[in-house]
Amino acid sequence: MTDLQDVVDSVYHDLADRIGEGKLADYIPELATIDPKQFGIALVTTDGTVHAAGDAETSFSIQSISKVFTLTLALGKIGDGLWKRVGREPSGNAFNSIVQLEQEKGKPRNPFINAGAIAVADVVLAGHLPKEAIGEIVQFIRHLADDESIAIDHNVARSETQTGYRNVALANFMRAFGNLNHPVEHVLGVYFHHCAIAMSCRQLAHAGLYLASAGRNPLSGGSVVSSSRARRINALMLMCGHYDGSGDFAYRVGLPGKSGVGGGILAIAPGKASIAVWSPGLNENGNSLLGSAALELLAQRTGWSVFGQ
Ligand SMILES: NC(=O)CC[C@H](N)C(=O)O
Repeated sequence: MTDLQDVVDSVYHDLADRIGEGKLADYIPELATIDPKQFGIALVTTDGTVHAAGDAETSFSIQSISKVFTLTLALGKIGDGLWKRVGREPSGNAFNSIVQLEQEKGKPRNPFINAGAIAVADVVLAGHLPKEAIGEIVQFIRHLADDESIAIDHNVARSETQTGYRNVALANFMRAFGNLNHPVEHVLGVYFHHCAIAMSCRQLAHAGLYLASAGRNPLSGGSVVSSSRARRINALMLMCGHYDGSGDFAYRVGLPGKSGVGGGILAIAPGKASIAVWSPGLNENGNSLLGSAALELLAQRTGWSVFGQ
Protein backbone atom coordinates (compact mmCIF):
# COMPACT_ATOMS: atom_id res chain seq x y z
CA MET A 1 0.00 0.00 0.00
CA THR A 2 1.57 3.28 -1.00
CA ASP A 3 -1.10 5.96 -0.72
CA LEU A 4 -0.69 7.42 2.76
CA GLN A 5 -4.34 8.41 3.11
CA ASP A 6 -5.27 4.78 2.39
CA VAL A 7 -2.84 3.63 5.09
CA VAL A 8 -4.24 6.07 7.65
CA ASP A 9 -7.81 5.10 6.75
CA SER A 10 -7.03 1.39 6.95
CA VAL A 11 -5.40 1.76 10.39
CA TYR A 12 -8.41 3.70 11.68
CA HIS A 13 -10.84 1.23 10.17
CA ASP A 14 -9.04 -1.86 11.52
CA LEU A 15 -9.09 -0.50 15.07
CA ALA A 16 -12.51 1.15 15.06
CA ASP A 17 -14.12 -1.83 16.86
CA ARG A 18 -11.76 -1.31 19.78
CA ILE A 19 -12.52 2.38 20.40
CA GLY A 20 -13.07 2.88 24.13
CA GLU A 21 -10.57 0.22 25.30
CA GLY A 22 -8.14 1.10 28.10
CA LYS A 23 -8.43 3.10 31.30
CA LEU A 24 -8.76 6.88 31.65
CA ALA A 25 -6.09 8.74 33.68
CA ASP A 26 -8.49 9.23 36.57
CA TYR A 27 -5.75 10.32 39.01
CA ILE A 28 -6.24 13.73 37.36
CA PRO A 29 -9.98 14.22 38.09
CA GLU A 30 -10.62 16.42 35.05
CA LEU A 31 -9.19 13.75 32.70
CA ALA A 32 -11.62 11.19 34.17
CA THR A 33 -14.50 13.19 32.65
CA ILE A 34 -13.34 12.68 29.03
CA ASP A 35 -15.48 10.53 26.71
CA PRO A 36 -13.25 7.44 26.17
CA LYS A 37 -14.87 6.64 22.82
CA GLN A 38 -12.68 8.92 20.75
CA PHE A 39 -9.87 8.08 18.36
CA GLY A 40 -7.97 10.32 15.96
CA ILE A 41 -4.93 10.03 13.69
CA ALA A 42 -3.10 12.82 11.86
CA LEU A 43 0.04 12.38 9.79
CA VAL A 44 1.91 15.34 8.29
CA THR A 45 4.64 14.59 5.77
CA THR A 46 7.78 16.73 5.58
CA ASP A 47 6.31 18.60 2.59
CA GLY A 48 3.34 19.62 4.77
CA THR A 49 0.70 17.27 3.34
CA VAL A 50 -1.84 16.18 5.96
CA HIS A 51 -3.53 12.77 6.12
CA ALA A 52 -6.08 12.31 8.88
CA ALA A 53 -8.82 10.01 10.13
CA GLY A 54 -11.34 9.95 12.98
CA ASP A 55 -11.28 12.64 15.68
CA ALA A 56 -8.16 14.32 14.33
CA GLU A 57 -9.58 17.83 14.87
CA THR A 58 -10.69 17.36 18.48
CA SER A 59 -8.53 19.07 21.14
CA PHE A 60 -7.23 16.92 23.97
CA SER A 61 -4.84 17.40 26.88
CA ILE A 62 -1.35 16.79 25.51
CA GLN A 63 0.07 16.21 29.03
CA SER A 64 3.59 14.74 28.86
CA ILE A 65 3.91 15.24 25.11
CA SER A 66 4.52 18.89 26.05
CA LYS A 67 7.82 17.72 27.60
CA VAL A 68 9.29 17.39 24.09
CA PHE A 69 8.68 21.10 23.53
CA THR A 70 9.92 22.24 26.95
CA LEU A 71 13.05 20.10 26.47
CA THR A 72 13.62 21.81 23.11
CA LEU A 73 13.27 25.24 24.76
CA ALA A 74 15.55 24.33 27.69
CA LEU A 75 18.27 23.02 25.34
CA GLY A 76 17.96 26.30 23.42
CA LYS A 77 18.57 28.21 26.65
CA ILE A 78 21.41 26.31 28.31
CA GLY A 79 22.48 23.69 25.75
CA ASP A 80 24.46 20.77 27.10
CA GLY A 81 24.46 22.39 30.56
CA LEU A 82 21.05 20.72 30.92
CA TRP A 83 22.74 17.33 31.29
CA LYS A 84 24.27 18.39 34.61
CA ARG A 85 20.72 18.62 35.94
CA VAL A 86 18.96 15.75 34.12
CA GLY A 87 20.22 12.40 32.76
CA ARG A 88 19.72 10.77 29.38
CA GLU A 89 18.98 7.20 30.37
CA PRO A 90 15.70 5.29 30.36
CA SER A 91 14.35 4.99 33.90
CA GLY A 92 12.67 1.59 33.70
CA ASN A 93 10.20 3.04 36.18
CA ALA A 94 6.76 4.67 36.05
CA PHE A 95 6.56 8.30 34.94
CA ASN A 96 5.82 9.53 38.46
CA SER A 97 8.23 7.26 40.36
CA ILE A 98 10.39 8.72 43.12
CA VAL A 99 12.63 5.71 43.86
CA GLN A 100 15.68 6.57 41.75
CA LEU A 101 15.66 10.19 42.78
CA GLU A 102 17.08 9.54 46.24
CA GLN A 103 19.72 7.05 45.06
CA GLU A 104 20.80 9.40 42.28
CA LYS A 105 20.89 12.48 44.51
CA GLY A 106 18.03 14.43 43.02
CA LYS A 107 19.16 14.10 39.38
CA PRO A 108 16.28 12.64 37.35
CA ARG A 109 17.10 9.89 34.86
CA ASN A 110 15.76 11.73 31.81
CA PRO A 111 13.75 14.83 30.78
CA PHE A 112 10.53 12.91 30.10
CA ILE A 113 9.77 11.35 33.48
CA ASN A 114 7.90 13.82 35.69
CA ALA A 115 10.94 14.65 37.85
CA GLY A 116 13.05 15.38 34.76
CA ALA A 117 10.37 17.57 33.20
CA ILE A 118 10.02 19.49 36.47
CA ALA A 119 13.78 20.21 36.38
CA VAL A 120 13.38 21.30 32.73
CA ALA A 121 10.51 23.63 33.78
CA ASP A 122 12.91 25.16 36.33
CA VAL A 123 15.37 25.89 33.48
CA VAL A 124 12.64 27.46 31.31
CA LEU A 125 11.55 29.57 34.30
CA ALA A 126 14.98 31.21 34.78
CA GLY A 127 14.73 34.99 34.48
CA HIS A 128 10.94 34.94 34.18
CA LEU A 129 7.80 35.08 36.26
CA PRO A 130 5.87 31.77 36.05
CA LYS A 131 3.19 33.28 33.80
CA GLU A 132 5.87 34.60 31.42
CA ALA A 133 7.49 31.17 31.19
CA ILE A 134 4.08 29.56 30.56
CA GLY A 135 3.42 32.20 27.89
CA GLU A 136 6.76 31.45 26.23
CA ILE A 137 5.97 27.72 26.05
CA VAL A 138 2.49 28.32 24.60
CA GLN A 139 3.89 30.80 22.07
CA PHE A 140 6.59 28.32 21.03
CA ILE A 141 4.03 25.58 20.42
CA ARG A 142 1.74 27.98 18.52
CA HIS A 143 4.70 28.94 16.37
CA LEU A 144 5.63 25.31 15.69
CA ALA A 145 2.06 24.40 14.78
CA ASP A 146 1.55 27.68 12.91
CA ASP A 147 -1.72 28.03 14.82
CA GLU A 148 -2.52 30.88 17.22
CA SER A 149 -5.65 29.16 18.55
CA ILE A 150 -3.72 26.64 20.70
CA ALA A 151 -4.34 27.30 24.41
CA ILE A 152 -4.19 25.88 27.91
CA ASP A 153 -7.20 23.99 29.27
CA HIS A 154 -7.49 25.78 32.60
CA ASN A 155 -9.83 23.17 34.07
CA VAL A 156 -7.13 20.52 33.59
CA ALA A 157 -4.41 22.83 34.98
CA ARG A 158 -6.55 23.54 38.07
CA SER A 159 -7.41 19.88 38.54
CA GLU A 160 -3.76 18.89 38.50
CA THR A 161 -2.68 21.77 40.72
CA GLN A 162 -5.22 20.62 43.31
CA THR A 163 -4.31 16.92 43.23
CA GLY A 164 -0.68 16.68 42.02
CA TYR A 165 0.71 15.57 45.38
CA ARG A 166 3.28 13.22 43.87
CA ASN A 167 4.66 16.00 41.68
CA VAL A 168 4.85 18.24 44.76
CA ALA A 169 6.85 15.49 46.46
CA LEU A 170 9.19 15.05 43.47
CA ALA A 171 9.80 18.79 43.24
CA ASN A 172 10.49 19.18 46.97
CA PHE A 173 12.86 16.24 46.83
CA MET A 174 14.83 17.83 43.99
CA ARG A 175 14.82 21.20 45.72
CA ALA A 176 16.31 19.51 48.82
CA PHE A 177 19.16 18.23 46.62
CA GLY A 178 19.69 21.70 45.15
CA ASN A 179 18.40 20.71 41.71
CA LEU A 180 15.66 23.38 41.55
CA ASN A 181 16.56 27.06 41.60
CA HIS A 182 13.06 28.47 41.98
CA PRO A 183 10.28 28.02 44.55
CA VAL A 184 8.51 24.68 44.14
CA GLU A 185 5.10 26.36 43.59
CA HIS A 186 6.50 28.45 40.74
CA VAL A 187 8.16 25.50 39.01
CA LEU A 188 5.06 23.33 39.37
CA GLY A 189 2.90 26.21 38.13
CA VAL A 190 4.89 26.11 34.89
CA TYR A 191 4.86 22.30 34.75
CA PHE A 192 1.12 21.84 35.39
CA HIS A 193 0.19 24.51 32.86
CA HIS A 194 2.34 23.15 30.04
CA CYS A 195 0.94 19.66 30.67
CA ALA A 196 -2.58 21.18 30.37
CA ILE A 197 -2.06 22.55 26.85
CA ALA A 198 -4.85 21.29 24.59
CA MET A 199 -4.25 20.43 20.93
CA SER A 200 -5.76 18.32 18.20
CA CYS A 201 -3.88 15.49 16.46
CA ARG A 202 -3.49 17.69 13.40
CA GLN A 203 -2.01 20.58 15.41
CA LEU A 204 0.29 18.24 17.30
CA ALA A 205 1.57 16.53 14.16
CA HIS A 206 2.30 19.98 12.70
CA ALA A 207 4.13 21.03 15.86
CA GLY A 208 6.34 17.92 15.76
CA LEU A 209 7.36 18.36 12.15
CA TYR A 210 10.75 19.91 12.98
CA LEU A 211 11.80 16.60 14.49
CA ALA A 212 10.98 14.80 11.23
CA SER A 213 12.68 17.44 9.07
CA ALA A 214 16.20 17.68 10.53
CA GLY A 215 15.26 20.56 12.83
CA ARG A 216 13.41 22.70 10.27
CA ASN A 217 9.71 23.38 10.28
CA PRO A 218 8.58 23.68 6.68
CA LEU A 219 5.26 25.20 7.78
CA SER A 220 6.52 28.05 9.92
CA GLY A 221 9.42 28.40 7.48
CA GLY A 222 12.53 28.47 9.58
CA SER A 223 15.03 26.44 11.48
CA VAL A 224 13.84 25.43 14.96
CA VAL A 225 16.92 23.50 16.10
CA SER A 226 20.06 22.14 14.44
CA SER A 227 19.77 18.76 12.74
CA SER A 228 22.01 17.18 15.38
CA ARG A 229 19.75 18.47 18.15
CA ALA A 230 16.65 17.13 16.38
CA ARG A 231 18.37 13.75 16.04
CA ARG A 232 19.22 13.73 19.74
CA ILE A 233 15.71 14.68 20.84
CA ASN A 234 14.46 11.81 18.69
CA ALA A 235 16.95 9.49 20.40
CA LEU A 236 15.63 10.51 23.81
CA MET A 237 12.05 10.00 22.64
CA LEU A 238 12.90 6.52 21.41
CA MET A 239 14.66 5.49 24.63
CA CYS A 240 12.55 7.31 27.23
CA GLY A 241 9.33 8.61 25.64
CA HIS A 242 7.09 5.83 26.92
CA TYR A 243 8.58 5.42 30.42
CA ASP A 244 8.76 1.78 31.47
CA GLY A 245 6.95 0.91 28.23
CA SER A 246 9.68 2.43 26.04
CA GLY A 247 11.27 -0.91 25.16
CA ASP A 248 7.95 -2.38 24.14
CA PHE A 249 7.09 0.68 22.03
CA ALA A 250 10.48 0.52 20.27
CA TYR A 251 9.98 -3.22 19.67
CA ARG A 252 6.45 -2.86 18.34
CA VAL A 253 6.60 0.51 16.55
CA GLY A 254 10.29 1.32 16.08
CA LEU A 255 9.83 5.11 15.95
CA PRO A 256 10.76 7.88 18.40
CA GLY A 257 7.56 8.63 20.30
CA LYS A 258 6.27 10.61 23.25
CA SER A 259 3.10 9.71 25.07
CA GLY A 260 0.88 11.63 27.48
CA VAL A 261 -1.73 10.46 29.97
CA GLY A 262 -4.36 12.41 28.02
CA GLY A 263 -4.10 9.51 25.54
CA GLY A 264 -2.04 11.23 22.87
CA ILE A 265 1.22 10.04 21.27
CA LEU A 266 3.51 12.05 19.00
CA ALA A 267 5.67 9.77 16.82
CA ILE A 268 8.40 10.83 14.42
CA ALA A 269 9.42 9.07 11.22
CA PRO A 270 12.68 10.96 10.52
CA GLY A 271 12.81 12.39 7.00
CA LYS A 272 9.24 11.24 6.36
CA ALA A 273 6.49 12.45 8.68
CA SER A 274 5.28 13.59 12.07
CA ILE A 275 2.34 11.55 13.35
CA ALA A 276 -0.08 12.23 16.20
CA VAL A 277 -2.60 9.71 17.46
CA TRP A 278 -5.10 10.07 20.26
CA SER A 279 -7.47 7.83 22.16
CA PRO A 280 -7.98 8.48 25.89
CA GLY A 281 -7.91 4.87 27.19
CA LEU A 282 -4.46 3.96 28.57
CA ASN A 283 -2.53 0.72 29.02
CA GLU A 284 -0.84 -0.34 32.28
CA ASN A 285 2.14 1.98 31.64
CA GLY A 286 -0.04 5.06 31.17
CA ASN A 287 0.36 5.11 27.38
CA SER A 288 -2.58 5.26 24.95
CA LEU A 289 -3.69 1.68 24.28
CA LEU A 290 -5.31 2.29 20.89
CA GLY A 291 -2.77 4.96 19.99
CA SER A 292 0.10 2.47 20.42
CA ALA A 293 -1.79 -0.14 18.40
CA ALA A 294 -2.43 2.44 15.65
CA LEU A 295 1.24 3.38 15.44
CA GLU A 296 2.23 -0.29 15.34
CA LEU A 297 -0.03 -0.88 12.33
CA LEU A 298 1.05 2.37 10.69
CA ALA A 299 4.74 1.55 11.06
CA GLN A 300 4.13 -1.93 9.60
CA ARG A 301 2.13 -0.62 6.66
CA THR A 302 4.49 2.25 5.77
CA GLY A 303 7.72 0.37 6.55
CA TRP A 304 8.87 3.46 8.46
CA SER A 305 10.58 1.92 11.50
CA VAL A 306 13.97 3.54 12.12
CA PHE A 307 15.35 0.00 12.31
CA GLY A 308 14.55 -0.73 8.66
CA GLN A 309 11.58 -2.40 7.02
N1 LIG B 1 2.64 10.78 31.68
C1 LIG B 1 2.02 11.95 31.76
O1 LIG B 1 1.43 12.45 30.81
C2 LIG B 1 2.02 12.57 33.13
C3 LIG B 1 1.82 14.07 33.11
C4 LIG B 1 0.95 14.56 34.22
N2 LIG B 1 0.78 15.98 34.07
C5 LIG B 1 1.56 14.24 35.56
O2 LIG B 1 2.34 15.03 36.04
O3 LIG B 1 1.28 13.25 36.15
